[in-house]
Amino acid sequence: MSAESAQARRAIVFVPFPAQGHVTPMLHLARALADRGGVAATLAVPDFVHRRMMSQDGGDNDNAAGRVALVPIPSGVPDDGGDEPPGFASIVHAMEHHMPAHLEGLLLAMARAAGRGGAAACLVVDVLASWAVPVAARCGVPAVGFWPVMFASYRVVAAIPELISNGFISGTGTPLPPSTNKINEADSKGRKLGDLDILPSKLELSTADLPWLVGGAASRQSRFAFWLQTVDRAKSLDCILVNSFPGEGAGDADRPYDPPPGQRILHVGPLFDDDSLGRPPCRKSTAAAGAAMWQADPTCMEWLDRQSPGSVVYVSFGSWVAPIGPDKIAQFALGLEAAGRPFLWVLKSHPSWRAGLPDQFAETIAAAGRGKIVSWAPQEDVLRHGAVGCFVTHCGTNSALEAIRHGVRMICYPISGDQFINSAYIVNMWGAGIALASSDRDCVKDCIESVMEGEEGRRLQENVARMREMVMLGEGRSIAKRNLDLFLEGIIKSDDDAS
Ligand SMILES: O=c1ccn([C@@H]2O[C@H](COP(=O)(O)OP(=O)(O)O[C@H]3O[C@H](CO)[C@@H](O)[C@H](O)[C@H]3O)[C@@H](O)[C@H]2O)c(=O)[nH]1
Repeated sequence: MSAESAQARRAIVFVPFPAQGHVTPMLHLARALADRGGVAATLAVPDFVHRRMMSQDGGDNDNAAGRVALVPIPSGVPDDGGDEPPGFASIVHAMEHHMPAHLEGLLLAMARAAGRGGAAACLVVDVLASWAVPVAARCGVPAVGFWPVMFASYRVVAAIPELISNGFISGTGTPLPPSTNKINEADSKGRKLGDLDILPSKLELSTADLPWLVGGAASRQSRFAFWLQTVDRAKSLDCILVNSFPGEGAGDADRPYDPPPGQRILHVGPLFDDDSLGRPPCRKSTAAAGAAMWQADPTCMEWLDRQSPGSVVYVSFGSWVAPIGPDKIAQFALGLEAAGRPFLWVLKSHPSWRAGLPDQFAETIAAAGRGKIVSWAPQEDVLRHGAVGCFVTHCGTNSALEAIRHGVRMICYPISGDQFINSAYIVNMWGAGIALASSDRDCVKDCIESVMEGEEGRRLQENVARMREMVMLGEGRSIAKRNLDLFLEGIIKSDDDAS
């Protein structure tokens, strides 16, 4: 049997964490593998994600996932399909208590169909959806991890035991003050992670930037417990595919990572919906390529067409952060207006997001042709448009990588989770953006001015171009391609061994 026809029998099921920033890269991975080796790829998503994806694509399953079958897993999570996605707590509850039996049902049904070539050869599990790892074990299906964000974040959560034993955090994840009396400026923000040699000290990250420090004490503790469980389950994985590139641009400053014995870390990113991994481009624009959970405003592109090259400030805080509050929104609005440049601002239409906007702000700036506020934009199309001059971003991984892909310099305003780590890479390691120290009107205005004009702006533009070259065109691509091949070869071998 030829390698091609042998590969055609391999069914791989992909299980993402149910949030936009996770479903998108997992779908890109599924497509990359489906197109490469004739793999039969199935994306198993909770029912509420399935409904959202289908409703953005006219209900055509083939179109929705584009060469990847999309299967709904009952979740029991109520969802009105509106601006606000279901919250973290209800998602975690569904993942631990509701979805496992249904995924097990799917895998067993596939095994029963094995005679027709349907048994799953592998389950690719988002490491944050680690609930699926024991399901795979129960069904006798090999599980492989997928880490959708910067590997640096993985290193931080994998180092939780080290952070505890060195007195950086308590047993419940709370940052601890230094044991000496030498309180310096960095210590007042938290202890420096660089001191533990977890990440390069050039990043200037501290314990205040740890990814589970989201919301109040109860939320922080439950997120920390979630991470502990995640890290524990990840230990059993033989292989983790990482949606990032080796070294993450840290060069010599990057300390090599020692995985647990027997575990392989394969960098396969950044994954995009294009042909840069040797596959045909999706027939639709990326905005409609099937992963979106919200309808993109169709008027963004024609508005951009009317703007001068490089003049527009694009602002978006992604899909998975809480409203930043009326005071900050008010200041942002004033700062954007004061900067005197056209801006396109993605701001969910839910009142909790827009509270704080000055009266008639959206209408006034639109009428004057100075700006546009939409609740969801076709972001990749926006970033590749020549009118965009900079991106004010919350530093979600996908947004950061998309900005690099399209060569757009950034103004970094991290809000929660891994975004502080991403921001540190963008600003301190890659020099592809600057940090917005606060949302105050003058700070926003000054930052936009320094990025859009003068020496600083030119420096950022050059650095983004250098990163783009390295990540999108250089050695990073060939490593990603090679690692995808290695991964597929491993699946084929273990499937052959098992049969
Ligand atoms: O108007 C918009 C806004 C966003 N996007 C897309 O939505 C995705 C957003 O992803 P990301 O930038 O990663 O932000 P979040 O959705 O907020 O992502 C969550 O998940 C990411 C992956 O785990 C983390 O890095 C982030 O911190 C976390 O907030 C990107 O592909 C964008 O292109 C649109 O298409 N239109």
